[in-house]
Amino acid sequence: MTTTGYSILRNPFLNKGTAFSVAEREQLGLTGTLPSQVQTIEEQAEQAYKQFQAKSPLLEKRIFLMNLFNENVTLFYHLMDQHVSEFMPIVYDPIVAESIEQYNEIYTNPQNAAFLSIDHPENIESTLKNVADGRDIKLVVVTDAEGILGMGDWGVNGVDIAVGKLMVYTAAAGIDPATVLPVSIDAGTNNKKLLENPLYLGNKHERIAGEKYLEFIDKFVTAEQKLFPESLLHWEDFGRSNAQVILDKYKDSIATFNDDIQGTGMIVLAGIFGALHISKEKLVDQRFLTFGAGTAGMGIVNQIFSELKQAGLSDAEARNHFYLVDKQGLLFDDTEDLTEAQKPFTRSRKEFVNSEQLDNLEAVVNEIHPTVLIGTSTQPGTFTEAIVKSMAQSTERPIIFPLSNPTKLAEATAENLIKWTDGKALIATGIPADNVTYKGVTYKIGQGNNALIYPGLGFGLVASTAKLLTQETISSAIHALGGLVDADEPGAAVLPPVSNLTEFSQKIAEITAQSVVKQGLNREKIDDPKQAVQDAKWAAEY
Ligand SMILES: NC(=O)c1ccc[n+]([C@@H]2O[C@H](COP(=O)([O-])OP(=O)(O)OC[C@H]3O[C@@H](n4cnc5c(N)ncnc54)[C@H](O)[C@@H]3O)[C@@H](O)[C@H]2O)c1
Ligand SMILES: O=C(O)C[C@H](O)C(=O)O
Ligand SMILES: [Mn+2]
Repeated sequence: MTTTGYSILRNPFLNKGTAFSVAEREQLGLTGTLPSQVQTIEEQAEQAYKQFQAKSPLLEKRIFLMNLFNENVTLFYHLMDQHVSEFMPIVYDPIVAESIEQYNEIYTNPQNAAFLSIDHPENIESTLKNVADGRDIKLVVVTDAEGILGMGDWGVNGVDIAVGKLMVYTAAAGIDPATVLPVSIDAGTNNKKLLENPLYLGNKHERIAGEKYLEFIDKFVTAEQKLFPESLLHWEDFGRSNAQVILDKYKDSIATFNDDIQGTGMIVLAGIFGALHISKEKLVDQRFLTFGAGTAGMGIVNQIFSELKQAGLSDAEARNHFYLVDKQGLLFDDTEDLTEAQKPFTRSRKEFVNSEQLDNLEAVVNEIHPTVLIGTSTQPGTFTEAIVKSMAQSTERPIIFPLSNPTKLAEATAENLIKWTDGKALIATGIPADNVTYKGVTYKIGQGNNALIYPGLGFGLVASTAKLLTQETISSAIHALGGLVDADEPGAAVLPPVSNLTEFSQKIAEITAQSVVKQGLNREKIDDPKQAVQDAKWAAEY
């Protein structure tokens, strides 16, 4: 890394722009390369925020922020720190979805990401080295973009989700942005619109699957671990057929997790705990209906299942609490095309006199009277008034989480859920939702998005130099977050607000690090895990 003259101004990790002092300018060969006034970071942030405010629509605001990030990482995070609730939906979900859809049209910069092509496995290692550029990488977010949010296959465009997830890591938990690496695995795409787009920047062929794909993944993991042996590997938005397979292959040998499976399972269980805190009910008394039993849906089911077993239930007793509804309707043991993850949680037709009729959500809700309804189906508007009212008739405080992202795919809006249940529903939504005022009460809506938990979890693992992520650690992080709601306030949210993101991410990181050290899973010697988290924390100051 050259660190003088224009090369320092062009290095976003080192650049301070007009904040370089006169002495620094002399020392670094920058004299005369900048206007003469030396600014503080506060002055720079104020100026940048005014420019940000002048932009519209939100996608333009996002482009402005990305440009700022590409020029001066410290200033970007300093500003984000001041406006975290306002920036989250722009840097991350839902506006990240728009930038992914328009990636080729608005492309200006590779965003420090590594682009790995399935056609060139021989370049994996050199690519990772080129992009790391001598930096000590501690965290990698990788996507192959086969299942971007609920929008399907977006090929190389999906790299923006890896970039966005990493921005949330730093803003929420304080991981040093110079130690992170977004990775796009370009395995081709089955998105016809992209293949026909002359501007498409990725590999212009169909997605490669099967052996060749899994071999490529394996080569990537090997190279990643060789080059960055102390790093955490975070998988994001892989397709339903690969996500669990990949996780199962690596989870017992390296520090890794899948955000859609585990992060989502964690945030949903924390949200359920928050809801039960309010309703004063118990987890073991709930009946769970998961609508959309894919990557996220089954991650959620498995997380709750594990918690029920911890509460003393046998496997069979715990399984009996779940009902999965997917495209085929209620999933039975004789349903066709079941995934491996679904199989242990199917029902028997013998339980019902009308099993043939249970091929749609409404019929299933009317039959089984769920107390918890989770939406990870990608099907907008499917939690209809009739379904929600039916649920509210048989349950005093129905827990209803429409989690599909982005905004246009949500199963219901918070406002409708409050209205249809006369304020009784305990709600979390995938994207941020405004407060709902109904009959004089202002209901705050928790954001049931894995972004509320993965930054603390991941940072805690990095700070404690964890070798592995265990169920024990996952469970302690969930309880840390689930206990943070103020249950007695009327209209209380089931999860803490995003405005407190940095505060509770810190707490989750500490609990995670403590759990790692307690299990002896730290690589380096750590006497005080809380202090280790504190020491690893990066601050957006020059
Ligand atoms: N809020 C969060 O933190 C969070 C986290 C992860 C995923 N999600 C959202 O959940 C959704 C699913 O993501 P995923 O990764 O599990 O995708 P996925 O493709 O693995 O799963 C989607 C499932 O929905 C099923 N489905 C499709 N159409 C259906 C229909 N008409 N009726 C019932 N089921 C149907 C599919 O068969 C599949 O099993 C996405 O919209 C995603 O954005 C939200
Ligand atoms: O990216 C998000 O907003 C959450 C989640 O990981 C998703 O895939 O929807
Ligand atoms: Mn995701």
